[in-house]
Formats: sequence, C-alpha cells, structure tokens
Amino acid sequence: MDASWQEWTAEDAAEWIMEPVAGDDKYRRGVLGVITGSPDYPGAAVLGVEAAHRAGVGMVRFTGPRAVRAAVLARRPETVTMAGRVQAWLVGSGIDPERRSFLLQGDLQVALASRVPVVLDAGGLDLVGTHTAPTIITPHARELATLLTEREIDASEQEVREDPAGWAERAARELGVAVLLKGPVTHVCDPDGDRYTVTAPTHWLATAGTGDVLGGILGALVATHHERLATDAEVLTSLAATAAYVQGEAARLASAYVGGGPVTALDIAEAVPGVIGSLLAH
Ligand SMILES: NC(=O)C1=CN([C@@H]2O[C@H](COP(=O)(O)OP(=O)(O)OC[C@H]3O[C@@H](n4cnc5c(N)ncnc54)[C@H](O)[C@@H]3O)[C@@H](O)[C@H]2O)[C@@H](O)CC1
Ligand SMILES: Nc1ncnc2c1ncn2[C@@H]1O[C@H](COP(=O)(O)OP(=O)(O)O)[C@@H](O)[C@H]1O
Repeated sequence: MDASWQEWTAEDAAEWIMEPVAGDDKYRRGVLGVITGSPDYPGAAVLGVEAAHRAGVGMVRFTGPRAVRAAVLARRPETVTMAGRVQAWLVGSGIDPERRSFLLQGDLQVALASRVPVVLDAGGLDLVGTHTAPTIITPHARELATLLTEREIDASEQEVREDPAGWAERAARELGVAVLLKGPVTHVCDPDGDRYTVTAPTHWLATAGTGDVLGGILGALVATHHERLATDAEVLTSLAATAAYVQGEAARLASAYVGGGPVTALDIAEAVPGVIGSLLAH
C-alpha cells in the first residue's frame, strides 16, 4: 500500500460520530432526503433508509414510487414521505439509470439544485457534474469503470480492481468530486489530496445490499454534519471513511453474533447502533 494512503482507525471514526445534545431536535440533528429504489429494486430503498435511521439521523424524508414508499414505511414507519427541507441527499441506490421516469427526473433535478451535500450511488452516479453541490460518489469497481468510460476515460472493471487507489484518485481529479470506491479495501479520496483506506474486517460483506446499507450510513453522517459541511465540504472524505468503517464493524459484529457465520445486509444495518455506541465510548 502506498504510504500516502492512511488506514482509517476507530479513533478516527470516533471523531465523526455526532452525539446528540440537549438543544437538539430532529431538524437540528439533520434531515436526510433519500431518492432510492424502484419497482425493480424496492429493497435497496428499504436497506438504505433502515441504515440511515440506525446511524442516528434526525429524520429521513423518502421520495419514490408508491410501491417503494409502502415497502419503506412497512419496515420504518419513522420515515417521512412528505416533501420538505433536507440537509443532505442520498440518491441512486436501486435505480436503473436507463429507466428513470419523468417524475423521478423532476425529483432529481429539485434535489440536485438544492445545493446541500449529495451522496451519489449506483443509478445516480451518472449525475455527477450536473450540479454544484458538494458531492461524493460511491461506486464499486464496475460502476466506476462504466462512469469513467462514459466520460471518455477508458477504464475496465479489471483495471480498477487491480489499481483501486490509482483509479479512485484519477476519478476524483477528473470528476472534481470526493470518491468512495468500494471493495475489500475501500478507497476514499478527493481532488484536494485526502486519501483514506478502510480494510473490511470480514469478507461476508460481499453480499447483495451491503452497499445500499453503506449509502444509508453515509447519508446519515452527512446529514448530521450539515452545519460543518456548509463551510467545509472537504470533510466529506472523513465522513465517508467513517461510514465504511462503521459498515465493516457492523458486519463483523453481526457475523460474530452468529459465531463467524454469514450476515445479510439487514443484519448489518441492525448492528450499526452497537458500533456507534462503542465509538462514542471510545
Ligand atoms: N435488494 C435490492 O433491491 C438490491 C438492489 N441493488 C441495486 O441493484 C442495482 C444494480 O447493482 P449491481 O451492483 O448489481 O450493478 P452492476 O453494475 O455491478 O451490475 C449490473 C448487472 O450486470 C450483471 N452482472 C455483472 N456482473 C455479473 C456477474 N459476475 N455475474 C452475474 N451477473 C453479473 C447483473 O445482471 C447486474 O444486474 C443497483 O441499483 C443497486 O443499488 C443491489 O444493491 C443488490 C440489492
Ligand atoms: N470481497 C469483499 N470483502 C469485503 N468487503 C467487500 C468485498 N466485496 C465487496 N465488499 C463491500 O461490500 C459492499 C458491496 O457494495 P455494492 O457492490 O454496492 O453491493 P450492492 O449493490 O449489492 O449493495 C461494499 O461496501 C464493498 O466495500
């Protein structure tokens, strides 16, 4: 590993967990707007919203098709589906970029024009560069290769897998945004030179939906730090590395609970509060 990349530790992550204080209410704590899921992938919305709630956000406002809203509310009735002010956006998990409805395009335009920080995942990745709000993208290797190739930078999935550090840096530089490149070692960087790695503590993470959970954790961390981000967008990388750390530890904890056995994405989301509790006790 290149020495210029710093492995993110529990001590680092602990600094980015925002403990509630007496003067807080749900709005001050942070409202995360979520545009995820589709009739094809309703589960991605459920997982991201679940993870955001578990990560301690003040409120989640969810926008999506009726059936997806129903699935989200069935799992998390705490979620608000009424439009309103938000302090951060999570966009794209479970959305097919080829099949974005007219209604969805409109919701995305409103969200991205609002100038609050944006986490772009999966089917929202191609929206990078269409707005000026502080942005972090969260692709896996195949998604990053596709995104760069669409921008006339030839990259294959194999090349990204072989040199994730180099491609994450190149993407941050070329796209002008913070990047969280997922994998067994997650690479987080930005055009200003922040470079963090998060080594997954368990490979049971390699299962469907765990990236959607990561999106929810990151969205929640971004929303709870909205005041800081308003003046210092550079902290997106610290928040992203913390999200990956929390996701990895939650997977480790959930697996340890079943004697080292497999975990599902929902198990990981459910273990998030325990990880956050132990970071606060750090
Ligand atoms: N429960 C859910 O609703 C879930 C939704 N998900 C969503 O699903 C969408 C697609 O995510 P992906 O990460 O699959 O996108 P990818 O861009 O990695 O893959 C796109 C498609 O390529 C095919 N493919 C690629 N590699 C393959 C392989 N080795 N073997 C078989 N088929 C392969 C699959 O048909 C896949 O759907 C995203 O929007 C994501 O958020 C996933 O997160 C899984 C869970
Ligand atoms: N071999 C692996 N070992 C550990 N973690 C992994 C491995 N492969 C993927 N991951 C992690 O699992 C998650 C998978 O996310 P993603 O590829 O978006 O899946 P999905 O779209 O199904 O949610 C990411 O956080 C990634 O860092």
